Amino acid sequence: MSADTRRRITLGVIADDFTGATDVASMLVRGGMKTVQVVGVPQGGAPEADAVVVALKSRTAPAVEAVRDALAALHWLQDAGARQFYFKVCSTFDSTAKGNIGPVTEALQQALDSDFSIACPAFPENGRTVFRGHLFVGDELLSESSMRHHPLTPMTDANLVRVLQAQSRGKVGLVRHEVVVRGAAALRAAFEQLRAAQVRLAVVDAIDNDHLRHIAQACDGLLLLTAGSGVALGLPAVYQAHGWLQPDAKAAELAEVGGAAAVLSGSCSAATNAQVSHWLDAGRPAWRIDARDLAAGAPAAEQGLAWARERLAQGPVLIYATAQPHEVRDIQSELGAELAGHLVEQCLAHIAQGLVDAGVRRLVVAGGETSGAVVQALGVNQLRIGAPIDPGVPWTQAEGRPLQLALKSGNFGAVDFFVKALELSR
Ligand SMILES: Nc1ncnc2c1ncn2[C@@H]1O[C@H](COP(=O)(O)OP(=O)(O)OP(=O)(O)O)[C@@H](O)[C@H]1O
Ligand SMILES: O=C(O)[C@@H](O)C(=O)CO
Repeated sequence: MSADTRRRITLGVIADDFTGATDVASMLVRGGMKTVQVVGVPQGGAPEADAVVVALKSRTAPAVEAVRDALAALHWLQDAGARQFYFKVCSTFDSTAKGNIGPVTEALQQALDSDFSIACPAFPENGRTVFRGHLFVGDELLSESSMRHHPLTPMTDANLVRVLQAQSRGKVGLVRHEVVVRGAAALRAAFEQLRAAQVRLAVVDAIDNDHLRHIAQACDGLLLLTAGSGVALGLPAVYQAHGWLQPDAKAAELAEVGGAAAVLSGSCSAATNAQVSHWLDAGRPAWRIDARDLAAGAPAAEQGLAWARERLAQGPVLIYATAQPHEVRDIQSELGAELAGHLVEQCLAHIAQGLVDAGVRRLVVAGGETSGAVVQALGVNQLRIGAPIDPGVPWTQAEGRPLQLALKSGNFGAVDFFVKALELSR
């Protein structure tokens, strides 16, 4: 079909990691938007979809690289005809000390000639709420949650206005809870006041789904939103009201793939640690990868693969590098955080290739960076989004291949997530 006659996409999303991309895609599919996730900026034209999510691996990248990649994604999404753009960041606002959320948002604003955007990572269904500019994870401030121990992006300040201001050249403001509860019109008035006060980027409070819907409505007319997946909850209704979207009840249907199944875990989050323990406690087959062995040059990937090949016919296996925060700290102080992370990611990515060669067709991957490495190694460049397993984590189908992937954000999923995911896959 020629570019002229092809239906334009409505929403273009740039996600700063792979699991974050599936998370926001899942939210859009839930609202009836046909959504395709592409891995990196595609070479060709846009797929037939209401929304396209470009998954980058830029969360921990230096700002200059993250900006370059985000702008490339933006230009591709503009060519696909997107009417609105969404920079998907983590619901825990994960960012390195130097931070690239501010620089990327400002670069996108500049490219879109947009003088005002919001920043709202809230995802209440997963316990992420923003109140008076402070991010809570469950009952804890971000800075007191397990996120303070994150191996790559330790978050030690819950005040998002302060965090974002430190990364931004323009002025960062706040739209407080008492405005948000009054709805979209009050929010729009607050945006105008902030804009008049030269604020370029406003953190917006949100503690429940109604707030997210108000925010999505208030952002109708803004070209760019910077947010977790939560705000996407309210977007399909806005697009439907414009006549840009006809919700599709079958948006989440995936074909059956069968085959063997496995779980790969490179996340060291509290949630993933609990999920790995749950698997081990049930006596299910599991193989541990040790970053020190990798650094010493041991053939850990081959050993893990040989172990898995013998067991796959009997049922799903888990291969994991997941470790408790104190173990990760020790390894990082010996090897350096970057090298340790890289070695583990490469090892798990290599194992993923071997597992697929050995007949695995349903693969659960825990961790955003880990998922990025695995998806790249598997040469997957497009994913269709299926039904959610737990909030924010859907099964996905690699385009044109009999392979399904569930890419789990480190902190997402109930304690029995791995088992549940495998039970739900076909
Ligand atoms: N035992 C370990 N020691 C040191 N680093 C590890 C170990 N296990 C995993 N890692 C590294 O920790 C990082 C975990 O990041 P990843 O993004 O995969 O998980 P996450 O941060 O929990 O997930 P998300 O980004 O979705 O929140 C990866 O780079 C991984 O290679
Ligand atoms: O928003 C989240 O928490 C997740 O989608 C994510 O980005 C984890 O990598």
